[in-house]
Amino acid sequence: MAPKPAKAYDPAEDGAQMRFDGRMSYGDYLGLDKILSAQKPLSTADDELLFIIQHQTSELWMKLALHELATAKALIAADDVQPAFKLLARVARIFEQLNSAWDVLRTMTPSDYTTFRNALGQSSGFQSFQYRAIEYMVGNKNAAMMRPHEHVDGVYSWLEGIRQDTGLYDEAIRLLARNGFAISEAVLKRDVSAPYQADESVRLAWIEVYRDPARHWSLYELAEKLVDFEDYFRRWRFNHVTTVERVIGFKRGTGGTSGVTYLKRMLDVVLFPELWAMRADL
Ligand code: HEM
Ligand SMILES: N[C@@H](CC(=O)c1ccccc1NC=O)C(=O)O
Repeated sequence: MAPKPAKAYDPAEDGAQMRFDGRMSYGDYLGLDKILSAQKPLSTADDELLFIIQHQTSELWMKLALHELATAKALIAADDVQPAFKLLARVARIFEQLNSAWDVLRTMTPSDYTTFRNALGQSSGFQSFQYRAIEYMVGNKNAAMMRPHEHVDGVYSWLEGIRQDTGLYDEAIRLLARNGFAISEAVLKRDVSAPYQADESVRLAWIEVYRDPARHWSLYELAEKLVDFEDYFRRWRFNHVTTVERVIGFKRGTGGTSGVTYLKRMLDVVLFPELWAMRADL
């Protein structure tokens, strides 16, 4: 005689909630109806869904990075550095996550991409306002990058507010000054909406910190968190330009820039110049 089929496991017998009429469910809490209906491919190309989801997930992680960076900056300004370290470590890990995500996109070949690239029109990552907000918040200030956002009122004023505010590095330098380091007035009173210029007094302060970590442990830890962040951010830029070269070569970008040539130029950006320069003096 054939054995009786085993009874399928029913999680309800373990007390699992199976009915959600009138109560908040997983999908309600996470707004999945909105998130999962926001993928609208413009072509029939198989790879367009990958392209859309790759960008949408990146934007979600960038949203979290901005949230944590803003809090970290405020904590440093309030001399509450320990909780800021935790957040800066998290932001570096977010970038590590974004860096790994390139491996998924890299499975898209030039042949795949050309099947839907035309559908993208003139849209481009160059117009990512969250990406620009991260750049501004960590100190890469460039007013010219505001222009693609002029046509969106709410976004423009939000981004302009971040551009006009102190960057993460400005706050670190002010912290050095509050801890008794002789930081030049020119740096402390600088126009924070302008690109940061490396300064000798800041370099000397970091040298002092690194020569005696035990005495300046919090500042030393902050410096290493900043370098760690910039390290991961550089890797993101490098992964991006390499993927772009692999997929479109030296074609002009849909956003109108020279493409790979423009992106390679961005690899030269240094966010925390003295923190890199002073390593040669230790
Ligand atoms: C096959 C995939 C991709 C290609 C071919 C590509 C291509 C490009 C190109 C050519 C530019 C220069 C601006 C332009 O003229 O369009 C650019 C900029 C940009 N892309 Fe991508 N991209 C890709 C994937 C991504 C992904 C996954 C993201 C993640 C959000 C992203 C975010 C950005 C950002 C933020 C910029 C502005 C960079 C800056 O101004 O420094 N891109 N991309
Ligand atoms: N700039 C890309 C297009 C592109 O990658 C893109 C287009 C729309 C939305 C996001 C994009 N990703 C990053 O730039 C290109 O020139 O092919």
